[in-house]
Amino acid sequence: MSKSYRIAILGATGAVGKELLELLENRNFPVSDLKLLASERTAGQRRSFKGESLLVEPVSDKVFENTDLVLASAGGSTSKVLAPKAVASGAVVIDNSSAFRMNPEVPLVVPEVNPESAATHKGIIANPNCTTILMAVVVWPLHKVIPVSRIVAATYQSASGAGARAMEEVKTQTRDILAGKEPVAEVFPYPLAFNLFPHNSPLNDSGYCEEEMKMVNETRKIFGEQSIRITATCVRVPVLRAHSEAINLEFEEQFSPEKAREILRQAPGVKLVENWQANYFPMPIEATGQDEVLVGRIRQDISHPCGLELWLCGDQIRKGAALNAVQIAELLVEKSWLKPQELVVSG
Ligand SMILES: NC(=O)C1=CN([C@@H]2O[C@H](COP(=O)(O)OP(=O)(O)OC[C@H]3O[C@@H](n4cnc5c(N)ncnc54)[C@H](OP(=O)(O)O)[C@@H]3O)[C@@H](O)[C@H]2O)C=CC1
Ligand SMILES: N[C@@H](CC(=O)OP(=O)(O)O)C(=O)O
Repeated sequence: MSKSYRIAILGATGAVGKELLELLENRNFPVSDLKLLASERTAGQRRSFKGESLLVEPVSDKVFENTDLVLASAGGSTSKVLAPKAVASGAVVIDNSSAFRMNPEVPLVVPEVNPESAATHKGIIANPNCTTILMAVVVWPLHKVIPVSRIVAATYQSASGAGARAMEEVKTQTRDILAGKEPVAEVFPYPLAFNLFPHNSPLNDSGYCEEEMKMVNETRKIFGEQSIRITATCVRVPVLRAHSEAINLEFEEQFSPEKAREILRQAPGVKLVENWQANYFPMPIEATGQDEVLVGRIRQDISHPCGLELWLCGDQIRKGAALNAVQIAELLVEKSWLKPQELVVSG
């Protein structure tokens, strides 16, 4: 009989947690026991898994005992405290938060790009930032053919990137504005409905926000290429779910759009969506719920002989978070890399 695993989802009631639960069920991940964990706020609620109603539990002292794998999705500060405890209890943690991503002892994994790095884990594997995952899946297959030397990205990020409450907030604001009422902003700093603003993460002294710097630093770590020059402008838009990105790529040699198309048509995790006659390209509404990152509008950059431009949309709760984490878990199972750990990584 094939092995099955004792799993805990930390943050099971959140936007990513909900998706994790669905994916474990739909992809038939070998689960022998499933623990759903959240804060005191939602502990006591129930969620269904394979026809069974499971109780959402609060986190307690010995909660990770007898657990093989923790899928952590409860924010960075929670992961910093709980992930090392889970590893100390013998579990492997796949962490969706940014807490450990840049820790040199923690692999940062996109299965389509650097699956082998998962083998080096010491208990914690980090799932990259959603905007970064979507870009990496599309740029990597091109980079393998002709190295990319510079990336300029502009993003159009949906409300869902800020969690379940943010999605509710933009819906309520939309209803309120249409009813002639003042919109109220609590999750975001400003009303997002019928509006947009630069990404709401903290700014550094150079004028870049954290989300932008994640695209820079995490992409370099995933690609294993510190020399790629990357800059990004991240913007929050009033889309409910799925992020879009305009990517300008400069390669070491000329890269024709036809050649890029041929490569991307066969690339894992990518779907080419282009109809130039109809002006039809990827849209967040069509990327929602899809496993693949949609890419299209691939064209030569008229301002640079080695430049290529493309447009992508991806469901960031899915491939940008939960699906990527479940794919890492599947990789660990397939390669027998889900093993008892010797070393605990601290935050
Ligand atoms: N949304 C996205 O697209 C992406 C999110 N991520 C990361 O995933 C994580 C979760 O994001 P998301 O699902 O959007 O957030 P949500 O706000 O929707 O959900 C957060 C979850 O964490 C739980 N939680 C919060 N604090 C604690 C705690 N102290 N102990 C136990 N559980 C706790 C919440 O429980 P309760 O409901 O009881 O408060 C809830 O289940 C974040 O780190 C985020 O950065 C990464 C990539 C993309
Ligand atoms: N990238 C998310 C925010 C987020 O969850 O990022 P991270 O997982 O890197 O903290 C957004 O759209 O805002």
